[in-house]
Amino acid sequence: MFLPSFRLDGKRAVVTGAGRGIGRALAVGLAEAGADVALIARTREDLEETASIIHELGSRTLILQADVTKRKEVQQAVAQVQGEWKNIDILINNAGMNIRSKALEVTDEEWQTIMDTNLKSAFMFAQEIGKIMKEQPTGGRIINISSVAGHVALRTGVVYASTKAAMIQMTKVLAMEWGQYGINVNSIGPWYFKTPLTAKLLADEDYVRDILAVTPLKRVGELPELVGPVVFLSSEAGSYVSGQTLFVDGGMTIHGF
Ligand SMILES: NC(=O)C1=CN([C@@H]2O[C@H](COP(=O)(O)OP(=O)(O)OC[C@H]3O[C@@H](n4cnc5c(N)ncnc54)[C@H](OP(=O)(O)O)[C@@H]3O)[C@@H](O)[C@H]2O)C=CC1
Ligand SMILES: C[C@H](O)[C@@H]1OC(=O)[C@H](O)[C@@H]1O
Repeated sequence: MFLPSFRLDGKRAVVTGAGRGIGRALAVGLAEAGADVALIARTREDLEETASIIHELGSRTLILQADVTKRKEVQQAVAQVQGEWKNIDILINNAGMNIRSKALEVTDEEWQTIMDTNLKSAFMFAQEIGKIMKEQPTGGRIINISSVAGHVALRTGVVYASTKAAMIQMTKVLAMEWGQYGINVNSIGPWYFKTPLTAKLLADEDYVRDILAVTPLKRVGELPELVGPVVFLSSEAGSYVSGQTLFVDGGMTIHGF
């Protein structure tokens, strides 16, 4: 038998930024694969909507309204999940945001907000949940949602790109340090997917024409096309992959000329 399982039955996952967009898609997709999912964001109504979709699939959820930039709230959320579920098998560091200022206009506040939301939050969750996974005989899986912006230059902001590049490097170092505990750490690097974060940009025909000009598959991604790679990296099928970044980008990052 050579085909490993892609199922996640009996697994407990934590997804940050699960209230909408990519985080909601990933949370629902993990549940479709059999996982129970703890949902984290600041907007309770969004989380409740994600939870109701997951309940229809027969999976359980925990709703944790938290600001991922605050260590205390990260600790409280993780403690609540551990208290309810004991094991945490999968962490998806998805929460993120962008302020698309040109480099000369970036303010200290913008820098801090983007850095804290995209990078520091992922590290804090990795630390708090890595401590738990380290003690589990089954270790765990950590998946950081980076971006093509962490690998190639984009016009969507230097600070955002810096956070996404840092996530890719953080992935490698955590994979190196925590492999001995059976913890796989990987990243996903999406190109454009239609979400509240990108909806305005993707409504601009000229902008979409520019995107497709550098995208070999000549289209933006559909959210299920991100769920597949994440379920793969979370499941038995991905058990020997660690420290890697999988660009889910329609081929964009190979672009040369
Ligand atoms: N969409 C795209 O094309 C791409 C997206 N990405 C990355 O994917 C991830 C998700 O993006 P996307 O779904 O488009 O974004 P959205 O803005 O649609 O969703 C972001 C999610 O993160 C949550 N979030 C933001 N700030 C905080 C905070 N301080 N504390 C807790 N939760 C927070 C939001 O909930 P709330 O506001 O209620 O807290 C929301 O649930 C991001 O890391 C982004 O960089 C990468 C490449 C492309
Ligand atoms: C592809 C990028 O991650 C994405 O594109 C945007 O406009 C967002 O602000 C992100 O930078």
